[in-house]
Amino acid sequence: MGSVGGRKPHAVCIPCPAQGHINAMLKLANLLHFKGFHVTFVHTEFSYKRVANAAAAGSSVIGSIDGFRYEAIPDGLPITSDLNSNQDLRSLCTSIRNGSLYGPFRDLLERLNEPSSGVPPVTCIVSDSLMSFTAGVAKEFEIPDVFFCSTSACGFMGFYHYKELVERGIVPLKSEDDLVNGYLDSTVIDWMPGMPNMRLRDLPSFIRTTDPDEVMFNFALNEAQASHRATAIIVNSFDDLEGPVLDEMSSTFGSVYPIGPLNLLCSQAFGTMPESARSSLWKEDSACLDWLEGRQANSVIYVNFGSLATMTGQQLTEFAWGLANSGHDFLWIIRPDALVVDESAALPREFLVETSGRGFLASWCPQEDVLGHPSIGGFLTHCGWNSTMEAISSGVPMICWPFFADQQPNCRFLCVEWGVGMEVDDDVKREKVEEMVRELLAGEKGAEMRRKASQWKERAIRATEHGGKSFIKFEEVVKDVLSGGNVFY
Ligand SMILES: O=c1ccn([C@@H]2O[C@H](COP(=O)(O)OP(=O)(O)O[C@H]3O[C@H](CO)[C@@H](O)[C@H](O)[C@H]3O)[C@@H](O)[C@H]2O)c(=O)[nH]1
Repeated sequence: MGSVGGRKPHAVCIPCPAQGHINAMLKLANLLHFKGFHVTFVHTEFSYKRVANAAAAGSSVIGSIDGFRYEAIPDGLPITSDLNSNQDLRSLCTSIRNGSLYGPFRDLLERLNEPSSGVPPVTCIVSDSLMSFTAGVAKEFEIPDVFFCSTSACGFMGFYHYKELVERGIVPLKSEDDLVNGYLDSTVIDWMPGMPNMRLRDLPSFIRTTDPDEVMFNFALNEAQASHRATAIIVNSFDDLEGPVLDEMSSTFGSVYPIGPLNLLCSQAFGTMPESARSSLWKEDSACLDWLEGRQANSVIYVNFGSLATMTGQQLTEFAWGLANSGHDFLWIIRPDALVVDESAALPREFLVETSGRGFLASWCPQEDVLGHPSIGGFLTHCGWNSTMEAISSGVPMICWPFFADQQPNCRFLCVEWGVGMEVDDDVKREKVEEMVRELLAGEKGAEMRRKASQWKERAIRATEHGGKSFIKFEEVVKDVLSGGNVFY
């Protein structure tokens, strides 16, 4: 790779400090490094501390690689935060909206640009689309700021349409009753291009409020609109999967580059996923991979609700007995902190006895390896976008229990548009879980979903291999935008 005036281009990558956002941005940063960029990867102090702890336990890498450095800036969060409660998430969003990160981020760029810093001057910013304040910093330094959308295109456009939903008087909801009286199901939105027949319940969940000042609702509304400030937008999705929504994104924002699935683009570029692209906030338990070795192909249901979803003890119990009664083997990841939000959280002893030998419980796992294991026949998921992309990349069909944010539209598209998902009600019942697990692993519908899932896997591979649409889009965004127009290609 060449250089600008004898110096490497220098990308500063800043994710939103949450697991799902850090993972995807780290893959993108590794790809840019692979392309010859000097990379500075910016954590907030909160996430840096956690990644460093997990790295000490062998679950992440944060050491120094030539031309790839980590930095941390203050995030304004109380030191006790663990970002696993909705309260912490609200504090973080408030802190971002208040501009607390602007000064520290600008100071960092100034420091990096000093001749004594030992690194090339910063030539571009790649920022999470939820960190739009970076556009102001980019303007000060007169460099491009490419936003990275770590959600689906349908999730992103769902947030973008919040503004019009407000203008049309559809949200905020008129009354709390609308949350339970069927209003969310019966209200169909037919004017969102590329997103046919969405019910209100399929839109990103922050509309489920009567309060026009609700923090997450306003944060999502404002950040989505602020994406107009981006020089270009990179999306972790691919054209075959979300073509019509991506077209709409392009006509709304101009330069949009779908380069997903990033996990595949990354592993194809490097031959395998490099250690430097792994970043867990929790310690991974790899023993589950050994356990999977002893199982038959497509025989295990994998259960994982990601890094932020929470549930009540009752919901946990319903899932537990649904899994137990299905009679199938399962690998269930129960996050140690705050997966369960009330006191009655412990799994019943009878459940543990009943499922002994056919259930494996762990607190965090190497998910991409798990999903790629031939024993996994299905995935009970919260529909976080990384999990969705990773499952599609491995051809694994899903049972969907969307929790919040973009997970609702992801679920809708998985179940209705892509044919690889079936949805569990919010009000989860053990009989339904049992029925769905049986159907997915042993029924006709499950077989049909598995067939479709393997077609999506093929398309995802084609998109990211040499000459594929996502591969080409990545080359284009590097050349035309991030390197300032052919400067060093
Ligand atoms: O035991 C585990 C569980 C998860 N993961 C990884 O953690 C990430 C989880 O990301 P995701 O599936 O997207 O879920 P969240 O952590 O909930 O992600 C947040 O960020 C996503 C990207 O913006 C959004 O789509 C979600 O709604 C939002 O909750 C994935 O890469 C997983 O491979 C592991 O490695 N081990």
